Amino acid sequence: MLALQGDFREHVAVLRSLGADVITVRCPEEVATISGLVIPGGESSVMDKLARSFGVADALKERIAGGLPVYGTCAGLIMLADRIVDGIRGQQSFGGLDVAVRRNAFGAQTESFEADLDVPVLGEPPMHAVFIRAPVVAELGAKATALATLEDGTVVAVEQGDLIGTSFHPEMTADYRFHQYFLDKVAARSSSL
Ligand SMILES: NC(=O)CC[C@H](N)C(=O)O
Repeated sequence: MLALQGDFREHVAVLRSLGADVITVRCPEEVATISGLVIPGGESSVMDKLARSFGVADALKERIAGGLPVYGTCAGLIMLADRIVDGIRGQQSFGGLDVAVRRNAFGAQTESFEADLDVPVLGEPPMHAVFIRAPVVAELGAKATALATLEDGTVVAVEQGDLIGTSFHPEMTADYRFHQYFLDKVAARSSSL
């Protein structure tokens, strides 16, 4: 669990409730020991600055490029995107997902909303999704696949191999199917190594 900033405590609780062995990651030595990573929601520009100053950004870029399974929610999706539209000056991401994301795509905090999403890989029922100053996938590159869209077609969940990103916050509802989907990827990859 990347624990530089944001709502990482909530994710840790969810992952532990699903039986995962979780550590918090703040330094390169910890990055070396993990078999999967969740990047929480928060503020991506701050997470980026902290990741670079704590020296974990390069270590994470290398692990992600090497196939580490990662699940990013909200600001975490921004950190996983290869391209950021409307980032603050000089804002960087770890990259990995062949997408461009637009930050704060729905406007200010007051424009936060909830929606029920069909997510075919998770089956029924639809996922109740909470969007808080959420980003969206503005461009889906050829290597990435959409997992869920809003009614107007806006992509809000995406997958590329063992990388998953969602614009919304499943750790804030009682529906942990995305976390389980991620843990299944971690288990499958660990057993294939
Ligand atoms: N809830 C969130 O993670 C919001 C993301 C935030 N707006 C950002 O740009 O990083």
